[in-house]
Amino acid sequence: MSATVETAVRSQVETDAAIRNARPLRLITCGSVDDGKSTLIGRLLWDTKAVKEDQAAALKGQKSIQQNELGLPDFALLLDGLQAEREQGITIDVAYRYFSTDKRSFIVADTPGHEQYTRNMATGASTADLAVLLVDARAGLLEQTRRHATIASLMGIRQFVLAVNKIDLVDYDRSIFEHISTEFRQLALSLGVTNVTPIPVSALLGENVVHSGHQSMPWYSGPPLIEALELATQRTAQAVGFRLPVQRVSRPNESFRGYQGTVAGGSVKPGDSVVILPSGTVANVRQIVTFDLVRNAAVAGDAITLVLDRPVDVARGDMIASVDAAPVSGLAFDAKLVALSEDAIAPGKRYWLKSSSRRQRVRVEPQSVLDLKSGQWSEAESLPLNAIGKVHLAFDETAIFDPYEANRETGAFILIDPDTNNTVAGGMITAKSGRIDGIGSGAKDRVLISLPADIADELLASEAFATLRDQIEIRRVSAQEARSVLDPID
Ligand SMILES: Nc1nc2c(ncn2[C@@H]2O[C@H](COP(=O)(O)OP(=O)(O)OP(=O)(O)O)[C@@H](O)[C@H]2O)c(=O)[nH]1
Repeated sequence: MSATVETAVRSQVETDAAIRNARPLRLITCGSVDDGKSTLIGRLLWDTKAVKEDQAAALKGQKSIQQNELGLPDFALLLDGLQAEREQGITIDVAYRYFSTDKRSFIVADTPGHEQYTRNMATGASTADLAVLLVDARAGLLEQTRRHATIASLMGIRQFVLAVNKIDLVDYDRSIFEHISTEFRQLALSLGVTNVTPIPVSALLGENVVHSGHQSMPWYSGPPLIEALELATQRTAQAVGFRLPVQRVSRPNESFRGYQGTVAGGSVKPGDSVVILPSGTVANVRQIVTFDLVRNAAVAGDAITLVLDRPVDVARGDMIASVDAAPVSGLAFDAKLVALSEDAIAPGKRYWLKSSSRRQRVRVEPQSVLDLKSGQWSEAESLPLNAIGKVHLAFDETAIFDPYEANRETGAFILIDPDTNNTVAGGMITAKSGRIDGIGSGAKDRVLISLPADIADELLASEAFATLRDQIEIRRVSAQEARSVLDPID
């Protein structure tokens, strides 16, 4: 072997090994009832040999299990057979299944297709790298396809595979496949997704799932589903600064004080300067401790205790962040959300908003709702179950976020109804609101203005202000926070 060929082979082997060792690709499958989702997942597990031999033998041996024309078990029933595993756990809304090829491993979130399960779909989509959207070739795109594609895109998924299933039932008609693909590409484009791979599939017959469907569809030159998945990219590491939502302040003795939490973005090392929000106090990192050792650095996903170089006031729910790439704090934000409650999200109603380790009061004002048929936003005052809407969030106390596009942990939230304790919406922050800060002021109809403490005191002492006291409430903030209030992120 020549040196060049040898180098090329070695680099290929290394690349393959790197892919195998990389974190699994996470995907979500969505489709309407009966599009064939269970059959497709069953087929993927079967043909990649993810089904354990004993389960396979049991299924093959069961007379009662319907077999398809290939003499294999009904793949949808195969999934039902695996259902027992799911039921052993506590309530799992989303079942995760694992399979792999020699190139890559995968985790598929299996979520129910009914409209009332939109919430599960949103949960599965929030961690997925890619969405496989199923349509029945006979029916084409349905409203549910639009809903799922929209939620997947809102959850930050930027790669879609369109599986045009049951292609055998339309005589492998190329023009039907192409018509649906074109329509779907337009839908995806309107959602900002350009990476779309349409594949004609027969999940039942196993064509273009793991094995090629070339014999029935010589006109299709693209990859089968599994190859498209092997080639897919993962969501890249987020390019924002260090984020540590503080879950606990640890004080085992007088001489030690550490702040515990799971890093929600970026990285940190001893010596880094950090800011504590909402107070705006700045400090340096002295030490990073994990459960067993002192570390030189920590990255997103690590559970750590952070020790700072000076005594500072930090409480549960605060955020410790990079000084030079801090998140945004403020009293008003814009967001998109998916309404998950039978009770509509009503204007002015107060909810608990939970994000990272913070839980705070918020007033929600719906602005517009997405019409899933036309893809247009129209004005709306409330958001009924399953609606996707744009809202304005007004807080009583400073809230701290990143835009969801920049950080999926510190940019996502859920809303909890204080009366019922139900989760009523899942949402993502799009921007800090350009509106006047303080719509969320506890006192209705008063405007709340955040000012650096020295200016606030001066103003409060002035005679001129006395006449405005009923209309304006002044809130003292640090200089840093006052700056960010004046600095919208969009
Ligand atoms: N001919 C043909 N039938 C299919 C194909 N894929 C699925 N089916 C059939 O379509 C029916 C519905 O398939 P399922 O896999 O149960 O559909 P699903 O989308 O998972 O439905 P739910 O589990 O109810 O959400 C079953 O009778 C399958 O055998 C296909 O590619 N070709």
